[in-house]
Amino acid sequence: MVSRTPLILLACGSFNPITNMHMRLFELARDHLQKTGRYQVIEGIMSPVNDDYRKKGLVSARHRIAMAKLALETSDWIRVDPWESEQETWTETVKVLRHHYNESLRLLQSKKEFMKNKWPIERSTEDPLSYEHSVLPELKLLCGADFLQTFKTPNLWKEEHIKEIVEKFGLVCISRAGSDPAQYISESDLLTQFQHNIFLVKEWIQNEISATQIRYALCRGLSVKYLIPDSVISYIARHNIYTEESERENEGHLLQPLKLYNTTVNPLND
Ligand SMILES: Nc1ncnc2c1ncn2[C@@H]1O[C@H](COP(=O)(O)OP(=O)(O)OP(=O)(O)O)[C@@H](O)[C@H]1O
Ligand SMILES: NC(=O)c1ccc[n+]([C@@H]2O[C@H](COP(=O)(O)O)[C@@H](O)[C@H]2O)c1
Ligand SMILES: [Zn+2]
Repeated sequence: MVSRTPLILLACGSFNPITNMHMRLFELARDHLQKTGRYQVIEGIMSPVNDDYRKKGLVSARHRIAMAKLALETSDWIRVDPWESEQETWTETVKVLRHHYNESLRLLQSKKEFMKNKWPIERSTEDPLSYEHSVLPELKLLCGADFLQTFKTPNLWKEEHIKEIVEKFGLVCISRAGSDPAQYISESDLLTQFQHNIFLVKEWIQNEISATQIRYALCRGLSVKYLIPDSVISYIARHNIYTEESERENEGHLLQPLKLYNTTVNPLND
């Protein structure tokens, strides 16, 4: 039997606030990848963006992380990771991928050490307890089709970063109304070159929840029940998070990548 490659899915975004659809992205992606017979999805990681990203209406990462943690309490395979939000400044997505990939290798190594110490006798490669010859995990970026579309926005992404994402890691892209990822890929030489590493997943039930629409509804006092988890609704009410004032956060500011890449001297290396 051919062994499946362990796969970790990483979703980067604002999650302002987390919605049921953000969690559905992971479920849809896992079903799709497992069905290929090539992968064993072992973990899902949600990485809320740093406050320094400067998106309009972005509330503090402290709240966005707390809400995501509450929402994911019922998942046994998806977790929130605060690393990106705890950095001094906004981190380019490829660097977030590199960080989590290195972390997964470190974890695998320490598991190997642990097994070696516990069972020092030589184990055969067939042995499920043998970590010695275990397959290296892969890490793929999970996103919605609108995210893929942002690759063509001038000064938002570095070409070499897009290349590293699709060549080294891979993308899992969930359909979203208003975006046509297949056409978008066919229009890009780079994405076409690496399309074997881009998995397009069709959502089988239309679920057009948008975090922006959730925030607008909350500001207008409308119900968002059954669109985001009850625990998140209670958290938002308790901390009075989304208000007309919070919507004005970062108003008039340029998104951090646009600001950084727009200068003639690029302050970010790699
Ligand atoms: N309804 C949806 N269908 C497919 N992908 C989605 C959907 N909602 C969010 N995503 C994806 O989730 C990731 C995080 O998105 P984000 O935090 O921007 O949420 P959002 O609902 O798009 O919020 P906003 O409306 O503020 O842009 C992105 O990759 C985005 O494409
Ligand atoms: N150059 C880059 O690495 C780059 C550019 C724009 C957005 N992003 C990321 O994409 C995500 C976009 O999130 P939103 O869809 O909520 O704006 C964020 O995680 C952000 O950090 C990365
Ligand atoms: Zn979005």
